[in-house]
Amino acid sequence: MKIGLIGAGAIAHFLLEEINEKRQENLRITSVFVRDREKHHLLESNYGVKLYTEIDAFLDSEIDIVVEAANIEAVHTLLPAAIRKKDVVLISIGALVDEELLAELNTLANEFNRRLYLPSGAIGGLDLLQNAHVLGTVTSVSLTTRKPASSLIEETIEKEKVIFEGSATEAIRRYPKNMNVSIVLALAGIGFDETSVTLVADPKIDKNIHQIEMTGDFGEATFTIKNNPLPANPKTSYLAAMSILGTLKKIKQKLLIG
Ligand SMILES: NC(=O)C1=CN([C@@H]2O[C@H](COP(=O)(O)OP(=O)(O)OC[C@H]3O[C@@H](n4cnc5c(N)ncnc54)[C@H](OP(=O)(O)O)[C@@H]3O)[C@@H](O)[C@H]2O)C=CC1
Ligand SMILES: O=C([O-])CC(=O)C(=O)O
Repeated sequence: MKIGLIGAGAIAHFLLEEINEKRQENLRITSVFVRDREKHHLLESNYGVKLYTEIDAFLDSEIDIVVEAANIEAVHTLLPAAIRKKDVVLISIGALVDEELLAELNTLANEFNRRLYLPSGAIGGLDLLQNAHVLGTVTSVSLTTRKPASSLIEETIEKEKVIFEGSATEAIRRYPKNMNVSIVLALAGIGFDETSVTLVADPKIDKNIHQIEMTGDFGEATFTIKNNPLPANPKTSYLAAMSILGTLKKIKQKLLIG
């Protein structure tokens, strides 16, 4: 499968290293869409990719699938064009809190017979949540995220501090680079306004910790994920990058688990 990558940051570098440098069977990144060719020109010689700054040329290049690893704004501006032409894996899932955009992408995916893949990112338990909510009987979902204080706030603090409490809708609006997980959780479960989020800045941790609690007719479930950060961008967890690779590998699998 030939992959076109949007973005050239921490997650993109992880994918270029794992797929093009270390090799993954049947996967190859061939095209990379960037907004600044000069800044990223070394990618061409380092990873054997071709850089694009024009979205149509990128989408018309010889790729089978697009992987977005940029930001929420890029999803707004680029994804409607992308989904018309290719299947898309999207990691800046926070963009989908915009219900108009979500509906537009859904309509286009149907019209052009494309798929939109949303990896589980830095969390897990989405399979359980979707099954538990298949009859609409999950009654509460909450997420408590703790990140190193230095990756969330400017001030120096001695003790942990709750910096946000509210809905997933508000969480992604206030913390667009840190709360994508709340939106995938809301999409898998009971919705943006009903999914409760607490964000804690903790000066004593070096991991991105997500604790998820759900209740419903199925019973109760609790998940805690203690993520190592990606060194190139400590706001981003290593697992988030790995989840894209996991999604890409599953696309061609005949045995599907979960
Ligand atoms: N769903 C989840 O669980 C998670 C999602 N994420 C999200 O994944 C995304 C990528 O994360 P990460 O790699 O750590 O971020 P980085 O900040 O390291 O990299 C972002 C990259 O996107 C590029 N970019 C931004 N806008 C555009 C655009 N319009 N066109 C092309 N490229 C663009 C930037 O370009 P330039 O180099 O020119 O600045 C940069 O190279 C983020 O939105 C992040 O919030 C992260 C963790 C978990
Ligand atoms: O990587 C993480 O731990 C979570 C994150 O940044 C996000 O969801 O935006």
